[in-house]
Amino acid sequence: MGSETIPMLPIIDFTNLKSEGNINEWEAVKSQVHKAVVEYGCFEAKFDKIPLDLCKDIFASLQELFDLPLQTKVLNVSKKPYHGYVGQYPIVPLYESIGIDDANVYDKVSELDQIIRKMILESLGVEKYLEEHMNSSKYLLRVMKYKGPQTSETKLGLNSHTDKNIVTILHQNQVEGLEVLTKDGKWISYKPSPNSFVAMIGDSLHAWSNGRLHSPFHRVMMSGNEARYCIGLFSIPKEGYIIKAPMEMVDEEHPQLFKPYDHFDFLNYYYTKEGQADQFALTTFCGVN
Ligand SMILES: O=C(O)CCC(=O)C(=O)O
Ligand SMILES: [Fe+2]
Repeated sequence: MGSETIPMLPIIDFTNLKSEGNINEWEAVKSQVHKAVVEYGCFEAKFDKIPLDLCKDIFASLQELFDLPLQTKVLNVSKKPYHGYVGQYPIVPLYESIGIDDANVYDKVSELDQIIRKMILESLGVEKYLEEHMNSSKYLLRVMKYKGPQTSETKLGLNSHTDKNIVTILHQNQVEGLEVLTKDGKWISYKPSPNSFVAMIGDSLHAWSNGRLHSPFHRVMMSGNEARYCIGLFSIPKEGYIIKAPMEMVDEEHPQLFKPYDHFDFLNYYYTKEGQADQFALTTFCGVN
């Protein structure tokens, strides 16, 4: 019997990154980020700038929010898909989420998003596009609840998908459930801790990097009685911005994978019946063949 190692997400420590003044630390963390987003498209970030008491308060308020009557929660509507209340889906009955558009997001979480994206662009050698990249994006904050299935079986909390946005940062309570698929087809279970965040590459950064960065499939599997609460900060391309891999990302070894596209046009396809059933929706929508 061989001792199979349990696959784990890379863990990257951002807590010693006091300022960019410390070049060595910045470079060291940057190279770990690069390796992680190329290999896994995802990593666990240790980040201690958010006081633990605040997190506790936030999760307590989330519980109150989701405890509101359904007819109150559905009042949070939005014309954009996935920006309002989402829930009561027969295939994922444990799942509910509420989107908060243009959220006045907690500065420290968006700071983490910006550090990660700056490191990514630098490590790809395309930092000259940093301003354009940052200015062409906005944030969506989405809060999620997954009920415990209350049985001994494990149940699907959220079906396997890739994120469609730029970078997703997730923070959750102590209840496990998130799983990320490796390139060689193994599911990694994420073990949460109070000062850990999950950072994940979405399809639009996969496309912008011309496939150099991986956008991983992930899902939520629930067991037990306790509810899982999760907060996601999604950086998203602005409407009207055309996502196109810079010329530095395209060469003989890396032929262009996707035609230039608008993220919201893509979402219009993704949220059709065909799009929802399509594991490789971006390739179908704008892949170069
Ligand atoms: O609840 C989670 O940890 C994952 C949520 C997720 O994948 C999503 O909202 O796109
Ligand atoms: Fe996701």
